[in-house]
Amino acid sequence: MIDDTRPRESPVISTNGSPQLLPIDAIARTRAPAKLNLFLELVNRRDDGFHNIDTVMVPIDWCDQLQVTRSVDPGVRLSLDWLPSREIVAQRLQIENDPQREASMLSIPTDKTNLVTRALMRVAEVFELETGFDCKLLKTIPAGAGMGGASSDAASAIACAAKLISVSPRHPALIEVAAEIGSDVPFFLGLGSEPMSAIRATGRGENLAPVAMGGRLDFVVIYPSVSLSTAKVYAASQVPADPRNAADLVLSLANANHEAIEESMMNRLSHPARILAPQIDEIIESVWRAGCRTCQLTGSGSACFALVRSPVEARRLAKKLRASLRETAHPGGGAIVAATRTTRVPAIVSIH
Ligand SMILES: C[C@@](CO)(OP(=O)(O)O)[C@H](O)COP(=O)(O)OP(=O)(O)OC[C@H]1O[C@@H](n2ccc(N)nc2=O)[C@H](O)[C@@H]1O
Ligand SMILES: Nc1ncnc2c1ncn2[C@@H]1O[C@H](COP(=O)(O)OP(=O)(O)O)[C@@H](O)[C@H]1O
Repeated sequence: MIDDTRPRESPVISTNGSPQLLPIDAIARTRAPAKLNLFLELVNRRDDGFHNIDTVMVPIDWCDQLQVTRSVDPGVRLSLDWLPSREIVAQRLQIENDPQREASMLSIPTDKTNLVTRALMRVAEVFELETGFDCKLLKTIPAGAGMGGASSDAASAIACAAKLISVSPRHPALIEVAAEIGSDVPFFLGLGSEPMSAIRATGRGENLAPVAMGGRLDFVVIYPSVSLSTAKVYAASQVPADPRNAADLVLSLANANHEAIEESMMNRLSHPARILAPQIDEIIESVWRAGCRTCQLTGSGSACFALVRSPVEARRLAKKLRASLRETAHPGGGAIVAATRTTRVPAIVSIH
């Protein structure tokens, strides 16, 4: 139950008590980062059909772009496109000649099933807004990749709305909306004023704890042309008799000890995901052949990532992998390969 002290729209009382309603047509812009799960363990299956998990996630600088404008018209309207273009993304995945696969992988809903729309409708409801929002979403984060694209977009929408109605993004009602929209949405809202570059999440994913980082990490992320259903991967997973603990990884991150990080990374969803999408094994093998020892699934997949030592090594490995994957790719077996680095949550929201 949302407490009844929450501000109403007119006037919206900001956290410091003075009304600071931003004008209609005010625009909030942000870049919604993707995430990688460096550690994901299944603790137990809950009665509500979810799993309690223990996961350590890092945001990476592979971002969707979101713009939210205050509108005098109630409701939420969303337009969406892919960057650099839907055609180019389809060509990179080699699905441009397969309308069915192209639609299933690139057709993202713009109705209330889009998490941006859902999140903003809930914010308008909770704060009893009489106006609405017009949104533009430019996608680069693949869907069904285990990279948190939809969840990050939802958190970014909440952060933009908070700025537009002059409410703290840490307002309890907004944190509650985030947890309701998806298990990973709270992660992208961060922990508070101090931006974080790694967070440990337990429960469904809504209980967050800070993780100290001894420095930025560099990765090569590979998204094969297959998207996986999170529900199907979890349904095919097995809770281990003796779940592992993320403590070793947390310590190695604080010390920036790469060998120890590599030793303590794991993802319990990797096995079921690789059975559902054998392409993942081809990706992991290509990374090994390219001389990189660590390659791990993120979240429920299908994207994998290799941990490397520097941005230079990331760019070099990405180039090598693009070439080798192009050679071995069977028709429709394209992949998107990117050199990325850790970034921070919450993402910065600018007002125009
Ligand atoms: C796997 C993770 C890891 O970070 O992210 P992605 O791979 O999706 O990015 C998350 O746990 C994704 O959590 P969330 O975003 O809530 O998953 P949803 O798509 O809403 O849930 C789809 C289904 O997955 C199962 N599910 C989800 C979360 C969880 N902690 N336990 C579960 O068993 C449930 O059957 C749920 O109905
Ligand atoms: N803003 C959004 N971006 C991408 N997909 C979305 C969005 N909102 C809803 N979806 C739906 O969610 C599905 C999963 O998207 P994904 O980015 O894998 O989410 P997450 O990793 O956050 O669970 C997509 O296939 C799409 O149908």
